[in-house]
Amino acid sequence: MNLNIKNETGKLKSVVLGQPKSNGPIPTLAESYDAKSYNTIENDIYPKEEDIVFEMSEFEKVLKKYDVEVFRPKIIKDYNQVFARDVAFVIEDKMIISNIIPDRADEQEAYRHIIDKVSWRNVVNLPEKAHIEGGDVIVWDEFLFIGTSYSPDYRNLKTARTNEYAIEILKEYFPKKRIIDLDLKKSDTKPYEGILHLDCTFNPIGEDKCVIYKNGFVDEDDYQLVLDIFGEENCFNVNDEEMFQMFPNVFSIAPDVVVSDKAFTRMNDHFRNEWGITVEEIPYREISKMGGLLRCSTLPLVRE
Ligand SMILES: NC(=[NH2+])NCCC[C@H](N)C(=O)O
Repeated sequence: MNLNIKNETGKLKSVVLGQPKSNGPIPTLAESYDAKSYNTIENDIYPKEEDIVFEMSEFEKVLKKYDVEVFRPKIIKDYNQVFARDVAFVIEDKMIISNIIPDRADEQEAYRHIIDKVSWRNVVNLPEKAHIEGGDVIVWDEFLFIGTSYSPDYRNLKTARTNEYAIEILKEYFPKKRIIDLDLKKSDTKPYEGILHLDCTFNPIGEDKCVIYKNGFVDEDDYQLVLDIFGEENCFNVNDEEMFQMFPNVFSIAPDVVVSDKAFTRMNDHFRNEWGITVEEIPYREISKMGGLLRCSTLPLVRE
């Protein structure tokens, strides 16, 4: 397979969609590794397997409708495999194998049959101390946006998944890209006070637009930089509650087609009426309770 990912919105040809089956028992608070799941467990509203199976099958239907080739990871018994995004990621023709949080490390083996389709020359393994997950990596033509945490508490935070060392290595692999590192607020237990991955606070849409949540960034300058790159009029700002609902984490199938949650009325209307985008609405409320949404559920392999 010839990988090709130059941006977030080019016409999608092939993708990996995560796997909702055999999701395992409800995690304990101590077992949770993101603030949204922590909150869901605490409030006794962790999703049921049948509901997340239904939501992902709705997502798959939309992908098939647009003739996208869909790969799935093999099922690991009692293991959460919904969020394909973080396990590996594609930049241009390279597949970078993430050094994911240890709690999720077993997920990678389930992708072996997919990774094996890529020539070994294009598969990049990183040194052990370079931490990175695909949710923190946003490819946007000459730009590579990377979410990270420069918090002195990095080592103790389960929600800090990408470090400076990994960013330095990506600079060497992609010397022509303008790498923009963005310091994200972190909290392992309070979903309104931290951002798990960059794609929970910022996501490009269409040819030149984006969705963004200002308070996700430690430095207002980082937010301002993104605004300068896209142009203020091209940025759809979401509020605290909308960030919590995961508005930024929608998924583009083409520059003019976005898959979104049907609950995101204010944003979906804006996409349609102001930006002329077709919005494929699906139910995804239950999956949102586990700390990710539509972008997180996918790992794009080829875009036109
Ligand atoms: N790209 C993303 N935002 N992925 C969301 C992953 C959520 C998952 N519960 C985790 O903590 O790893």
